[in-house]
Amino acid sequence: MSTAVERAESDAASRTLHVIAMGVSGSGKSTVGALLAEELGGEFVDGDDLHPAANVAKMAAGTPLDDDDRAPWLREIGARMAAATGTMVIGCSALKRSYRDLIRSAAPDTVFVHMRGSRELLAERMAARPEHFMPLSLLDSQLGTLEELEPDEHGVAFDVAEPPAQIVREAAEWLRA
Ligand SMILES: Nc1ncnc2c1ncn2[C@@H]1O[C@H](COP(=O)(O)OP(=O)(O)OP(=O)(O)O)[C@@H](O)[C@H]1O
Ligand SMILES: O=C(O)[C@H](O)[C@@H](O)[C@H](O)[C@H](O)CO
Repeated sequence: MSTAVERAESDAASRTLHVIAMGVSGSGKSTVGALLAEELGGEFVDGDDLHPAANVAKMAAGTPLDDDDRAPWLREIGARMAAATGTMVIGCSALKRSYRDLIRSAAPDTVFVHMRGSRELLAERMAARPEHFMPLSLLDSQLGTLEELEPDEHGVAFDVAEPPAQIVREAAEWLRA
């Protein structure tokens, strides 16, 4: 027979979580998001795979997306999150407060795990993957558009200078607390 403490720990471990791995290009949304989903026993969806082809083409051509470009994509991400029956981690830049509000309007219990890093480190990581559709020239627009999590938002931020395994461990601990 398990103790009350063991039961509480097991409940927390098995709780269904709805998480957005957020951040600018190259911040580790895919890397950390996938590992976090695995750690939490959930599913990972890469938001880049949900962008309309026109959005990817626009970014690949070196033009930043605007609010109108992102709106249908954010609605799709909110719908995916709302439809998730188990733990779900979605990698999504979610750069502005209004974008996060849009996702929360569909899935109110969504928690945001923000990967933050210096311009230098992010540029270095983007430059090391030349096959990626996102050009390094869009990093400044990504950073210029980014609005940090506000105190009333449910979320937590990590420094991308830390190794992925450490971010995942700390994020999972925070999410389960
Ligand atoms: N914490 C980390 N420490 C070291 N390297 C990392 C870390 N996070 C990510 N990386 C590396 O940085 C690069 C960018 O990571 P990743 O593709 O996960 O970012 P992303 O935010 O999903 O990018 P994008 O949205 O532009 O596709 C990858 O080569 C990845 O291996
Ligand atoms: O909102 C945006 O501008 C986009 O989602 C970008 O952040 C990219 O898709 C991604 O980071 C790929 O590099």
